[in-house]
Amino acid sequence: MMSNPLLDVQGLTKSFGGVIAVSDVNFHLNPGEIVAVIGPNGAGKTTLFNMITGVFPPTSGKIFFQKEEITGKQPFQIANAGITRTFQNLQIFENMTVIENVMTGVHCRLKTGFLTSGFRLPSVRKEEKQAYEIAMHFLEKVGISALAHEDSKVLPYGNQRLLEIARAAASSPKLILLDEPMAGLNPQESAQLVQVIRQMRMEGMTFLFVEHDMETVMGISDRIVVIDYGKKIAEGTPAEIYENEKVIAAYLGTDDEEAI
Ligand SMILES: Nc1ncnc2c1ncn2[C@@H]1O[C@H](COP(=O)(O)OP(=O)(O)OP(=O)(O)O)[C@@H](O)[C@H]1O
Repeated sequence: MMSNPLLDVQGLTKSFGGVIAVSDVNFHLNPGEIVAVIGPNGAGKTTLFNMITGVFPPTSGKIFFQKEEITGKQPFQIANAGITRTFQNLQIFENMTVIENVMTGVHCRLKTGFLTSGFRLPSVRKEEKQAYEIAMHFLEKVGISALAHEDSKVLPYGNQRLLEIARAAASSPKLILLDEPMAGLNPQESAQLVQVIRQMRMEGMTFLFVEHDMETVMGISDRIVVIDYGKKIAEGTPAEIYENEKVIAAYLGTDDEEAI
């Protein structure tokens, strides 16, 4: 292991009553890496994400982010520490325009709170302008700045996904977790999203993502962590995982249509 991982997950376990959804999982992320978590349906991938982002605490195990323990912290504390995520089901604010959605992400990192912003002080107006510019910058990055003033609910699905990623990136995180980012996208939209992720990584972002689309996983990941029945069964480069017998058996052993 590198001496200073960005994220370090140690012995992570979660049981729901009798079901052990995640069992003694260890892995780490180095700064600037793109790492995929794969596994058959129900393997425990979303549960892993939920523990890392504080949706619920692990039953046992520890999570360190930039050497600081974040195990069991609340979602807002984890977001403040620099981890943000997108969801399997899009979670955009439909009653807002595209740029307003991204500005909510920017506000997470600017100083002014909602209370002070109610007074419309000059400093607040300045900050609003700054937030607008930052939001526009991220919309440009994902390629949908021309739609900035559209109602977000009228955007095609693929653009809504790009919007969600722009909003996540606008909060200036150090790590973005993407839960099935390619789900529902056509090949052209997937290719655009892959480009966006690569570009953001070149600018220093780190990504952990869950994905069923193996072409994307193999094409974009530096490393892959494979989970089956809650346990990590393999970890390695795409080439190593592609040939790993345990992985092949895990996928062939299911009736998952999306198997490799
Ligand atoms: N809140 C919960 N209460 C009870 N059981 C749960 C809960 N969340 C997940 N599980 C169970 O934990 C196991 C792992 O589920 P999880 O959603 O993490 O899998 P997954 O790998 O993300 O699956 P998919 O690829 O289908 O999204 C499953 O057996 C699931 O039924």
